[in-house]
Amino acid sequence: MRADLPSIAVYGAGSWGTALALQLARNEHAVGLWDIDAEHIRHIQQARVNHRYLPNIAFPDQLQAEPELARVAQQAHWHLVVVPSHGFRSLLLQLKDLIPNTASICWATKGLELNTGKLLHEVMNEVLPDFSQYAVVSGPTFALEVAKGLPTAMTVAATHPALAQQIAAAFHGKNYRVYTSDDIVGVELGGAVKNVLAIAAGISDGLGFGANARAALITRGLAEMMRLSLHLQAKPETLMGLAGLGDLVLTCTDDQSRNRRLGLALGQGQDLQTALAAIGQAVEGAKSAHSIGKLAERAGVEMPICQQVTRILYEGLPPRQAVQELISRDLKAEF
Ligand SMILES: NC(=O)C1=CN([C@@H]2O[C@H](COP(=O)(O)OP(=O)(O)OC[C@H]3O[C@@H](n4cnc5c(N)ncnc54)[C@H](OP(=O)(O)O)[C@@H]3O)[C@@H](O)[C@H]2O)C=CC1
Ligand SMILES: O=C(CO)COP(=O)(O)O
Repeated sequence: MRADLPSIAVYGAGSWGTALALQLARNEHAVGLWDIDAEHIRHIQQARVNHRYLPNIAFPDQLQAEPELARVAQQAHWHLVVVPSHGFRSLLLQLKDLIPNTASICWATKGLELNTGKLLHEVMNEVLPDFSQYAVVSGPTFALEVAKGLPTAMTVAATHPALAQQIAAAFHGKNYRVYTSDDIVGVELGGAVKNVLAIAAGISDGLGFGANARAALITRGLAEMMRLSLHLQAKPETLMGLAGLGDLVLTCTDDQSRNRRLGLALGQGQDLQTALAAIGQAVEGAKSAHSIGKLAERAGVEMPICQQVTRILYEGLPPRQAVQELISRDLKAEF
């Protein structure tokens, strides 16, 4: 552990929170890892491994699991939130009384707030209006690969360039490269929309529709992601980067993606609840499809693939019919 490096609190000992905590600790930061489930943290403390989410990956000494939120929060120089989107607001509300408004908060959560459809920086501004230093990290980053130390790149977008650089430096290593950005909206939307599109790609593959259909879904999905994001003032290059296209390709094509696996199960005829239970981890796209649809509706932006995913998930539209409806839409120019 290097005393000259900032200590970091990581909230959420699921697969992604644990993988990011490992990366930071391997870079010799002192890292405190908290989870809503105190029993889970006690198991981690004893085993020095997160058996539930990342079995067989040993914790370095610098990574300490801690069940007391206040202890983790008050010992940290900056804060990394990695809880699922449905727990985001409530965690910030708890942090409000524990850390000063000069603290920096970064999140790695991908999704929108469930009931309001708000982007997470909007939730941040609402809950902690006096905190001006915040950031979001996102990109093509499967937790297990990061935990194994395999080469990975991601983007950090922050309110202040110095904060983006500080966070990038904390993660940076022989195996890990982080690009900085000031486009918080673009990075957030890329991560939220790709989850829904990964469900779509999974459905198509589950139906046995093949490589042509998958490539078409990825490309037209990117067009949907772009349309919504540009309408909300994101930068087009962000969506062509790691947090957009990069993550879209990753999760639409590899079965490590839980969103893709949900789609595969639905395409193969499983019902939603059975498929979610079998995956047993966060499947953000299943929650945010509806919010993204609402956001698109308010913005007057067409997102037909996301719309069909929403109808399959919540309205019982048969997946095969959903794809047929997509293909038989009125002919139009590509751009
Ligand atoms: N896994 C990955 O490869 C990546 C994930 N992400 C994003 O990271 C976020 C977290 O996902 P991930 O770690 O994968 O999910 P997991 O399902 O692996 O873990 C989720 C963790 O959050 C805890 N949790 C559940 N509900 C709440 C709540 N209401 N408040 C606080 N904590 C809660 C869970 O506790 P319990 O076990 O008790 O349910 C669990 O420890 C998601 O937004 C995801 O999209 C981003 C990039 C990569
Ligand atoms: O966001 C991820 C990789 O970048 C993880 O994707 P899933 O949540 O679909 O597993």
